[in-house]
This record gives sequence, structure tokens and C-alpha cells, in this order.
Amino acid sequence: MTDLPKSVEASEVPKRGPKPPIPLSVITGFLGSGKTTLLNRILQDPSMADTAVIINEFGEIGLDHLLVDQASDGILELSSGCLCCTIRGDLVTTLEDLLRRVDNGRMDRLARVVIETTGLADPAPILHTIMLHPYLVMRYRLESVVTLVDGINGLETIETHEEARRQVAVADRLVLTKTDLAQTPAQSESLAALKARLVELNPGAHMLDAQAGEAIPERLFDAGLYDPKTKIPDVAKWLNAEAYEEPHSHGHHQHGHSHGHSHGHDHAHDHAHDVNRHDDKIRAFTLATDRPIPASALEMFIDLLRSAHGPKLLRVKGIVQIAEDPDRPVVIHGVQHVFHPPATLEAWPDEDHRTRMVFITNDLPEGFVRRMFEAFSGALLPDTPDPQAMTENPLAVSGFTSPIRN
Ligand SMILES: Nc1nc2c(ncn2[C@@H]2O[C@H](COP(=O)(O)OP(=O)(O)OP(=O)(O)O)[C@@H](O)[C@H]2O)c(=O)[nH]1
Repeated sequence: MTDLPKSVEASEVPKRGPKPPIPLSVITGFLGSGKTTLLNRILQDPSMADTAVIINEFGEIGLDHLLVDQASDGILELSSGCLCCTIRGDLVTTLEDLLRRVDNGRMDRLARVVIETTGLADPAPILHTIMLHPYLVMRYRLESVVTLVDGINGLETIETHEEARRQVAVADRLVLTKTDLAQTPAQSESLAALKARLVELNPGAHMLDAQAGEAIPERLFDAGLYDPKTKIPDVAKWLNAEAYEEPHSHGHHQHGHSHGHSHGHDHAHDHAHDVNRHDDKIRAFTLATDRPIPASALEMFIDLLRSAHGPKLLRVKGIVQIAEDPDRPVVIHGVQHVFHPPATLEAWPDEDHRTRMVFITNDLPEGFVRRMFEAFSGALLPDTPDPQAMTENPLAVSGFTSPIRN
């Protein structure tokens, strides 16, 4: 999985040979956050034609008005041109069934698959199912993780439920729901604090307001490495590393990160928030270097990170300049202990040829990851000591740049 130089080619351009992989997105969000409501709305959008939606229970989702035909294999055809199926058996079987339909011509086109998770689920195992499956990982490509957050109850849910924080951390898109219900000053204030908190937890995810009509398919799902129109990798957009530099300075994002200020609330309440923030162990940060990294060093860095600290890696994305093949960058993508097979791009998509990685970690300090990265990225020349020694006694590396510091 980590033999980087021999990695799979990330060829997305349709051509003879293997079919281009089918984009796959996951919609998650805490109980009652509005997943069904959102799905019902977007399923009526013409751009969702040729989409297959996988949900846990048909009963949960009021799709009756959309149903046309109940097929015998549990896959329903919707009047919008979508298919809908429940997760029968397991997700792998369902995803294989869809491929079979495409391959044997029973389905003309499968433009996208959307999986709705149950509210309490950590979406990571769903991503792992695809990343670890040798066939599915070739036929599907992870396009986006969309996490819905209730604009009224979200802040409290995030502070009290680890699952909710994980859902936020793994997201490419964060959708705020129920913002229409924030009418009192206290509710507006809570919504503002929620937005600030979301930026803090996951600065790279775009935030969309469902009530403002922003949660439309093209903005929800267009979060993959490849531009859906040109099929060209857009690494800068995918990584969105700039967003990590100044987490609180984003245009429409909330500036009022002012939990210490007086809002007329009692002091204890504000103080409780302060404590939660300071105790919080989720960190979002980036690493960057202009020094090419030997393939073996990258492999060891990733192996060590995921084997020793896998559960603490909520999300890792990166583009890496490999010393042996500096003109063809390697793209890495991990969720907890599982990394997608690294993809080698044919060329750098833009002028920036630095290695850049974004991390969202839980209880894994930035300094620790940074030192480990420094040790592996800068010093592992052929005559260097073994990586274990390097990790225990990391060397300082010149040319190493860091957009943000702890
Ligand atoms: N006012 C308002 N209500 C909403 C909005 N989104 C969802 N709701 C309501 O919130 C409730 C829960 O929404 P669902 O769509 O069922 O939420 P869910 O995430 O699918 O719920 P589970 O499947 O139980 O996890 C429903 O009564 C919706 O009508 C919104 O943007 N504004």
C-alpha cells in the first residue's frame, strides 16, 4: 500500500482501457441534523440524474414522492433519474452490485454514488471500506465527505460528542442547517460561536448554509482532487492549505471568535466554553517543505504515523515531491490508520512544487508530527542512521517551512 514509486496512476481522463472511476461522496451528520431533508431536496435537482444514493433504510427517508419503480434487487429507480438502494448485506456488496449494473449494461451511466450514514456513525469506516478494497478503490474515487451540522444544537453536540467532532474533522464540506431557526440574540450568538468552532476544527472545509441555498450538488460534491469539468487535478483547491494559516480570517466565516467577551451571558457559561476550547485536542495544521523527499522516507513516515498513531489521524491529505521522480508528484490521503493507495500525477498542476500536507489530528500535537516529518524529509540520505533513531532524535532541517506554528 505504501510502495510509493510504483503507485497507481491517477488517470482520470476517459480513454480506452479501464473505465474512469465513479465519484463517491458520503453525507454524514449528527442525529436530526437534516441529512434526509437535504437529500430529498437535492435528489430533485436535475444535476443529480444518474446518481445512485445508498441509505440505510428506505423507511427513514420519505422518498415515496420520488419513487417510480421498485426493482426486485433492492435498487429503486427514482423519477429524477437517480437510483436508490439500501445497504443490504454490507456496503461492499451494494457497491459491487452497482458496478455490475454498469458493466452489464443494465445501467447506462452512473455519474456518482452518494452514501448517507446514520447519525451516530463515524464516517471513517465507510471511507476505509472503499480505500482498503483492492477493486472498489479502482472503480470508485472519493469525491467528498459532506458533514451536516445543526445550526441550533450543533455547538453543544460538538462539545459533548466525540463522534460529532470526528464527523466535522473528516469533512470536505460542512453544511449548516436550521440557521433559519436562529432568531433570538442568544441563538444568533450560538450560531456565530458554532461557525468559529467549525473553522477551528476543520479550517480547510468549505462551509455552506443550507437555508441560504448554498447546499447545491455542485458545491457539495465538487471537492475531489480532480476538477469535474476539466478532469485536471486541482491540488491547491483540494488541499486548501491556505485556510489553515489563519483559521479565523475567512471572509464569510465568523469573525466573532469572542467567547471571552461579554455577551450578557453569565460568566460561568463563557468560562465553560473557554475550558472546552483549551482542553480540545483536535488540531489542524499544515507541513510544507521545498526539499524533495526520498520515496522510502515518505513511506516510512506514513507507515510510522499510521501504525503508531493511526486513530489520532482524523484526516491527512498531501502532495509530495519525491526525490527520485521530482516532476511527478505523489498524492497522499489518509483517514485514521488507513491511507488511500498513493496516486502519482503525471505533472505538477501548477507552479508550486513544494511538498504540502494538511493534518487534522486528535491528541497528536503538531510539534510531534512536525519533528517526525523533519527527520524523515530532510535527513534520510543513503548514509543516514535508521529511521527509528531518526525519530527518536530528529535532526533540524534547513529549507523546511511552516505556514503556522503551535
Ligand atoms: N427549520 C428547519 N428545519 C429543518 C432544517 N433541516 C432539517 N430540518 C428539520 O429537522 C428535523 C430532522 O431532519 P432530518 O432531515 O430528518 O434529519 P436527519 O439528519 O436525516 O435525521 P436522522 O436520520 O434521525 O439522523 C426534521 O423535522 C426536519 O424537517 C432546516 O434547515 N430548517
